Amino acid sequence: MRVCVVGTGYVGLTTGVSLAFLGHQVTCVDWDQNKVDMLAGGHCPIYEPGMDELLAEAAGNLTFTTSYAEAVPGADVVFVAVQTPSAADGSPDLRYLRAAAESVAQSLDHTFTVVVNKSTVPIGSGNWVDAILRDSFAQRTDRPAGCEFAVASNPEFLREGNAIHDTLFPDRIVIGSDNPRSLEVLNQLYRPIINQTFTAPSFSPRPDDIAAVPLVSTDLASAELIKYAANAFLALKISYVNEIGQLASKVGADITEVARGIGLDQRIGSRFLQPGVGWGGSCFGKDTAALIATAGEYNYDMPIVQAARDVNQRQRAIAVERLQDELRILKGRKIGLLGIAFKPNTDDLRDSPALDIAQLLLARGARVKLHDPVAADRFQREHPDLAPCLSETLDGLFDDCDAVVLVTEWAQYLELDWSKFVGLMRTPILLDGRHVLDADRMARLGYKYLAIAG
Ligand SMILES: NC(=O)c1ccc[n+]([C@@H]2O[C@H](COP(=O)([O-])OP(=O)(O)OC[C@H]3O[C@@H](n4cnc5c(N)ncnc54)[C@H](O)[C@@H]3O)[C@@H](O)[C@H]2O)c1
Ligand SMILES: O=c1ccn([C@@H]2O[C@H](COP(=O)(O)OP(=O)(O)O[C@H]3O[C@H](CO)[C@@H](O)[C@H](O)[C@H]3O)[C@@H](O)[C@H]2O)c(=O)[nH]1
Repeated sequence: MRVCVVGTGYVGLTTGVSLAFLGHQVTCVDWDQNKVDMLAGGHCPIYEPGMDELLAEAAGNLTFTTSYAEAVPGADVVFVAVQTPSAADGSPDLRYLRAAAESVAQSLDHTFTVVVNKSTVPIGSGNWVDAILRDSFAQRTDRPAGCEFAVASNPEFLREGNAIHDTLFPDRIVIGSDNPRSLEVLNQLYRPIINQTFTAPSFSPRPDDIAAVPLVSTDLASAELIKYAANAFLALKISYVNEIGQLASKVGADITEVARGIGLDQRIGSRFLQPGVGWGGSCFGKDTAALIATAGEYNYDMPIVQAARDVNQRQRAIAVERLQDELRILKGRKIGLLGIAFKPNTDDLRDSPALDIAQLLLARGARVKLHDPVAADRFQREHPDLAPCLSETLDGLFDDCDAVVLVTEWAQYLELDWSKFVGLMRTPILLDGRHVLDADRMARLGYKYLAIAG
């Protein structure tokens, strides 16, 4: 099939490259000339493991452009994968989606095109995009005869750092439309994934991947709500383990044992029960806020989702409290933060706990140093206010430090020669913000090991 993808960020790029790899003819359009130039030259503008290899494998079916007139005509499917960041009141800012829909409408010319919202968009956005498309199309003086289109929703569930795996081997595919023909087109498009009929030399299924991927084919509003409901559930699962973790500290229980003990109940499941400084990233914060904002439009409260957000924010403050309890005075102390990205294997800094923790420490008069193996350049570009706190080297971070906090569990940090750095510190306090280090080993190496929870 012929596919156009609007937006070459984490989602759009992964979608475009994966569909091209599966044999579809894909054109990706982005209004950012720099990104398009990089991608056209075979270089990936984001850090996403495996993306360079898949870009190379899919190159024959894939083009990049800034021109909708090159990308949209003839497409059977147009995916819209632009950003939908939070506005000040928590509701999603849909200006990028509106701009994309207006531009798509200017170039539609096919007998039947499905315009698919892949961005995470509030319930009702399908209808809204449909109205924008129809209005913009109606204003064209060059309207092609026989051109038809319909809107569908196809929410994306990929995790950054695992984007390609999650796209080729998803737990499910959700498509929603009030137009049956659109659902049929998307069903066809995704056949190779649903039936797992492709071979990908660079990517193999993992033991718990499923051989036939379930397809949830539903109405527009349900598909849109599935996305928010899934993210809110994952966010509250993490906040729940973090809330129990604080109680574990008080009663003298071990949260790692508690999480294992509850996760083995198959009704609960062991994933997303890793305690620590909590969730960050571009999705959980934004999407829980959007869900609450949508509910507000119906005069409905969502106290569970709100509590998940509050607990998550509190975890960041708890990291600082743990340091203050130990050091007594934070003013003038040098604190090193290991990891700036919101999780390992990505360079994404959006809503990263490290940024909040750094700001909280600075506000209490501490001197802060941050290190990241991948996101350092991006950190300097996107956070010039904090840029002087960057430490290019681990020696520079540990040197004369009063405490170090593991904020992001990069493999490089887990495999660190910790014995080498302990001697550089003024006081060897190590706060494990992700509950991933071996407490006994760290104590043997001379660290005073602290965890976020008991
Ligand atoms: N990042 C994730 O892990 C993830 C996962 C699932 C869903 N989502 C959702 O997918 C959407 C995209 O997220 P992302 O992280 O890929 O965003 P992103 O910011 O990485 O990428 C968006 C891209 O769209 C381009 N763009 C914006 N408006 C445009 C327009 N009118 N015309 C052409 N290009 C335009 C931008 O230049 C940018 O390259 C969001 O709604 C997000 O909530 C993200
Ligand atoms: O047990 C856990 C699991 C995760 N996290 C943190 O939670 C955040 C989110 O992690 P993850 O879900 O792996 O990353 P994202 O790339 O943000 O992916 C989420 O958000 C995407 C955007 O909507 C969805 O597509 C994915 O399904 C959903 O997992 C990160 O800060 C993690 O450190 C924990 O603290 N404990």
